[in-house]
Amino acid sequence: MKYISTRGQESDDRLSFEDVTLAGLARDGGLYVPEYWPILEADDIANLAGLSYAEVAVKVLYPFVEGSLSESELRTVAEETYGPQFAHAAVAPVKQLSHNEYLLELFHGPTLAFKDFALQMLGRLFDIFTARQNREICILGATSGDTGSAAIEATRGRDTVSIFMLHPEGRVSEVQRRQMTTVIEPNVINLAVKGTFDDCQALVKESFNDLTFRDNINLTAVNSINWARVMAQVVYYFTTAVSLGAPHRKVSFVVPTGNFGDIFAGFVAHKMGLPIEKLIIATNSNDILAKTLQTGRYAKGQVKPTLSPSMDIQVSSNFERLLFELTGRKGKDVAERLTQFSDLGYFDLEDSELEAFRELFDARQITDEETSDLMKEMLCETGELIDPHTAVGVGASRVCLQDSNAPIVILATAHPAKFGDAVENATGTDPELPAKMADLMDRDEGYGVIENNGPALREMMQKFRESK
Ligand SMILES: Cc1ncc(COP(=O)(O)O)c(C=O)c1O
Ligand SMILES: N[C@@H](CCOP(=O)(O)O)C(=O)O
Repeated sequence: MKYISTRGQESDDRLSFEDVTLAGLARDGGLYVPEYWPILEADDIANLAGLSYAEVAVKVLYPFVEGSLSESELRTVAEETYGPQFAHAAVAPVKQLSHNEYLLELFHGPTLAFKDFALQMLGRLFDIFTARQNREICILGATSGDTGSAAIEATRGRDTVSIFMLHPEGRVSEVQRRQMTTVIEPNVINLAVKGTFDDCQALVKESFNDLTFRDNINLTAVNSINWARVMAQVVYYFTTAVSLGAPHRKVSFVVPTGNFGDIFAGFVAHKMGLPIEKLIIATNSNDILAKTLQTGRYAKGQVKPTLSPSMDIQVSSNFERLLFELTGRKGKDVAERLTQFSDLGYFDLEDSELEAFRELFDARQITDEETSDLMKEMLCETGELIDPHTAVGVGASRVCLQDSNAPIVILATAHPAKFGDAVENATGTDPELPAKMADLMDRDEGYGVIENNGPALREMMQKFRESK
């Protein structure tokens, strides 16, 4: 498989999976996507039934890595990735809530959020590719809380990897912050930025677009701008749909959404042949995506702090990958719209693009008040203690899919204990952290606080690199 940029202007285009995994962001500022979408026929999908999670990962992911990993190398990676560090034997268990409503529990990994599914794999891929190329890499990541801890957990203590992780100061939960800042390792640098997640993400993109800097330090990405992140998340759409009757029955997924990475993975599953009825974008009041679906205008708003802080995002970076598809894969059109977005703060979808967007997707914004009510209702009605992001999914599901005949799967993206205050305030129940993290609040923390200043950040990273 070869990869191309969504902006279509990459000079050394058609890179391998290994190249794009190490590169992160395309050099023209775009995001990497596969040259074509591999298809799994109905029989191939039916044959996934009864396989282990790791084996489904091999079947679904091999077409994307072919040429960079052999099938047996991928199998080793998948078996190691989805091993005992996932605390549930099914890895991604599906729990029935009512006759056609299900929760897909994606929080049994080491850092208690869905990010572990991809980052546990990405850490292993970095090990293989850096060893093969005898190369050291420097990661720069932005997090609204969950990517950071999952990426740090996957790369801590490595000699060939340094990781700089930016989080918005005071805008992640205490558990999320501590999961990152209590990892005291020479290769891990946590930085709290005076700003929002969007500011952190802009610092990352700006650093990638400084090509000299990027080449000097072998910069790479752990955010979902890195194709490998999105790719790994495709697998659980297959395991879940097959367990509910695919390919003979369509399934709808409701995805709590911020950067549009997780739901784009659902779109990829659909492109690969998985029969999906609807993909529902569930957002908090940072609702750029719900508004785009409603009006056709993708327009930047102010980031508002909410009870679901990991989705406090107004520039949804993977929407660029969908835009590429909606334009009929016209990189020049994508580049023009993204340039307009950075100049004017908005771009418009054409009527035919909006129609295509609405065909598979629907969207709903859920307020904080509704989020709290839903956490309480879910506990009373089903006995499930859910986190605020999952509650946003439940809310969107109830509005968008009221009359659905297809099974509805809500992605439970994080463990409630990551957002203990919000959950306790809503339900009166304080969710417990798993035993391995019981002392998290007593561990020593280490992190710096920095201004939202790209050149200063790059200078700091460069100095760190030279001091190694
Ligand atoms: C708990 C949680 N739910 C949902 C999301 C949204 O996922 P995405 O950014 O892939 O849309 C995130 C972070 O992005 C998250 O951490
Ligand atoms: N919600 C994310 C934000 C970063 O998203 P990513 O999927 O692009 O890494 C987080 O928790 O950090």
